[in-house]
Amino acid sequence: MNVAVDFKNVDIVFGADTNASLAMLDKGATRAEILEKTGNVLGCAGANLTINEGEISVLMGLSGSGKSTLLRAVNRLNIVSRGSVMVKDGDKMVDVVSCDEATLRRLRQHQVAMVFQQFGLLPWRTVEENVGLGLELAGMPDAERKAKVGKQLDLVNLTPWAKKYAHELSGGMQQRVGLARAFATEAPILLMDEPFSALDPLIRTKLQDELLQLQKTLKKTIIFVSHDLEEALKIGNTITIMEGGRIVQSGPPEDIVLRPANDYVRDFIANVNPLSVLTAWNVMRDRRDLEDAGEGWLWLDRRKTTRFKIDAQGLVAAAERNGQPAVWVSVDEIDKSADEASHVFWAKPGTSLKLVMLAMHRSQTSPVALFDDQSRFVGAIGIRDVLSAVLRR
Ligand SMILES: Nc1ncnc2c1ncn2[C@@H]1O[C@H](COP(=O)(O)OP(=O)(O)OP(=O)(O)O)[C@@H](O)[C@H]1O
Repeated sequence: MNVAVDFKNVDIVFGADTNASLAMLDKGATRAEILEKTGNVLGCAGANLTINEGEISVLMGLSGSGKSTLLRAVNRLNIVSRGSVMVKDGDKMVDVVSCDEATLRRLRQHQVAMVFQQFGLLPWRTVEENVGLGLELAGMPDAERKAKVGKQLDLVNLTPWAKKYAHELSGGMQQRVGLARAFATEAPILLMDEPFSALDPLIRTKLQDELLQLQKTLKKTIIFVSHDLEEALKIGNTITIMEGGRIVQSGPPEDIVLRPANDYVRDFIANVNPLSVLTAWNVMRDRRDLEDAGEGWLWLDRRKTTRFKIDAQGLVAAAERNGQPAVWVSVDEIDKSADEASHVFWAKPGTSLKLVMLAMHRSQTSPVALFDDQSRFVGAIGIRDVLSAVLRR
């Protein structure tokens, strides 16, 4: 995987004479102490974060935790006091903190585009002129630009509005223009600072879906600031949680939900429904951890109701439930199958936990077996595994 942005030991202090503040920081002073002593605000401290190409990386945290501060360091809208921010520029990495002005200008024009919370549309320009702004600034010829803008407007269903001015559009539409503008630029890296937070929940959900849809084809690297965990879980491949200017946890959404690093993160996830995040893979027991039932058989559950005989290729040769031969049925067939005590449901590891639970419900709490793409048995989920995940114990 290629790295698109790499924050290395980034400290950002706002104010004059940052050296004194940095010296205090090194001695372990808190943000409040630095503010009191020097009048400077510690924006972020000791930030290390690697963002891979093509991923949506969400920065999360309470107000003032430093999310925007870190984001704005990527195109040097914020000056980094110490550390480096490496940004992919063609086939090399450039340190935005120390690069010269010409390089910075080129990066801003061609590598890194920004979408603000306040749409940032120019009122004297039409929708299509707004979408084409970045391309115009980058010097793209007229015909090429018009074609590109047309395509982007189509993608966000705004073609009929192309000739309208910003004030003639609703807030949600304006933000869609903002999205189209950012996606229209050639820039492979997008910075999005709470782009949807001013919108009402329904439109917000729609735009999140639209973003995910656009991302499927365009595969940009997106750094997205949000203070809404539901939003972060929905769109993020990685979530980074910040507290008081520091990164406290970074990882895939299910990691954050299953293994919160501290009470601050735990508070964030307290109201998240784990069923909307977790997959079978997150809660299963690996086949190597299942109890041996002798002669090539493995128990799928601790209660020993269900067992599989696995052949040398890892395929299931026979299945038994409550001492009787059983048939294994895909969870995709769940609606077609009657409640049958002799059924054992199977699923792929990426199946949602919700569907796994439905299968358990249908089969009178029998375990669910997991198979990989080559039909090999990879593990099983018993009722206790589900309860542990849902109760986070
Ligand atoms: N240009 C600036 N000058 C001085 N202080 C700043 C500046 N920008 C941010 N700060 C301070 O840095 C700290 C972190 O702010 P930041 O905007 O990064 O937080 P945030 O997590 O994005 O919060 P929010 O969700 O409210 O936008 C805050 O205490 C803020 O007041």
